[in-house]
Amino acid sequence: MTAFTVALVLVVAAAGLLRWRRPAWYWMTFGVTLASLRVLVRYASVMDACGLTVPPPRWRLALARIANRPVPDSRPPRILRFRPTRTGLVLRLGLRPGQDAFDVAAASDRLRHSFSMYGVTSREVRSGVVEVRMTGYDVLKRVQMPAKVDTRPMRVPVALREDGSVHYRDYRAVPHALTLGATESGKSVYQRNLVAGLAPMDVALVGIDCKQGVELFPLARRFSALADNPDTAADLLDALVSRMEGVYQLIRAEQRITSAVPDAEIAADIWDLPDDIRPVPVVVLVDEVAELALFASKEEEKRRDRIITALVRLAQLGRAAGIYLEICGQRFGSELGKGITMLRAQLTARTAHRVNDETSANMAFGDISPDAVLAAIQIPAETRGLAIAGDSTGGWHRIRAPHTSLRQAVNTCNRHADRTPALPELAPFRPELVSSSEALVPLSKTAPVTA
Ligand SMILES: Nc1ncnc2c1ncn2[C@@H]1O[C@H](COP(=O)(O)OP(=O)(O)OP(=O)(O)O)[C@@H](O)[C@H]1O
Repeated sequence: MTAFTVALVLVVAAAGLLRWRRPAWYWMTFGVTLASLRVLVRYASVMDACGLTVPPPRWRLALARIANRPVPDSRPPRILRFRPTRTGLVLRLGLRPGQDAFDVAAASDRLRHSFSMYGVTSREVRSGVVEVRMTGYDVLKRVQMPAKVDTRPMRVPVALREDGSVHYRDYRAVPHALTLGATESGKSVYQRNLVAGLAPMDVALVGIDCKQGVELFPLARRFSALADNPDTAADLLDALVSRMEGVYQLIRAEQRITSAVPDAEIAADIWDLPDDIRPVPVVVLVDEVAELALFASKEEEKRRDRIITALVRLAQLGRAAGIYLEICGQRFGSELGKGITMLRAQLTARTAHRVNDETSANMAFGDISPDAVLAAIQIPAETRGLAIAGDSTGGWHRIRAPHTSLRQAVNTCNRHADRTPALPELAPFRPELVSSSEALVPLSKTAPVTA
């Protein structure tokens, strides 16, 4: 190593020590080593200062008294695991008798200051064990997904959480989702990430894009069915309900065979069926859902009722048939008419981008977590794409999807176009692909698209 390299290394390390700037590159080069040392050296004293120690047991005090030794120190939680990561540190702590996970959660802000970290969060792993995640810099400022993510069928790594972990959209664990946000808050980018994540998987994508198709039609090569207006959407949703009924018949037929065999698994959903007969799962993406629920005439009101009834049926029964809903909109409350709150109750995964008022935040989290409502209102307007993701357990996280441009999403969809399954029930809605010279044809029921 030359003298120049040594000098450069020392200057950069000193810059970090003096806290001039601590961006991602600094963290990955020096920050992680310095922070690890800092946490290990200061651990006992910081835990004591943050009120996370317990007095020594009586037998140790008695022993010290008998042996005429100094009184033993209070004990911090045991470090069970210490893991430096790409964005910070992860500690597994074994709690001492009398401590609980809430104590650590309540002290997280004090720990953050004491260890000079950007963020500290904690969660209970199991009884007596707490995981503390520390981040060295603002990981949501410029989102970089880790190169290695835990890939499983129907589980999409869609965003990064503020604690540096990956936020997955797991369709098998949480089948249906609602994504809300004001205009220009980042809903479409989030949805684009979902489509790009689903594209390489064995899944059929169905899109209803009431913004005249501007968001989803460019991705048409990877979509098995698309609708760009409420009339087509109503027919498409009816076709999906028929498909769902067909899949239920298939599951029942399979149950008749296996129920006679004493120890065999009995199919309860498509994932219990043998691979060769399992129908392909379907993800239905609806952009700007309010457009489907608005009406101006009697005719449109009938169409609206048909659409909402089909959506409610899919939300209630679709999971076992492998049909998952991903609904996106600016607002989604009772003001949109009957059936909406019933539908919302079935959409377990909730994501709220920046909203303009508390009522909109309440539409996402009012029925599950008041803290999440507050966090959603506090999202700054300038940080587009920042969102609060929660579920019906009341747990929530601050997340941000990587900035995927429409071009990048189109390229991903085109690359995986050969994976687009042809679903016979949805054949009339399959987008027609035409060359760019023929593209200026008005959008119709089977709209031509280009990408
Ligand atoms: N995760 C992100 N990271 C960085 N920038 C983002 C992110 N998400 C959105 N943006 C920026 O915000 C702009 C608006 O995003 P997007 O089009 O997704 O908003 P929207 O909520 O769908 O708006 P509308 O409802 O008006 O269509 C994008 O052009 C992009 O530049």
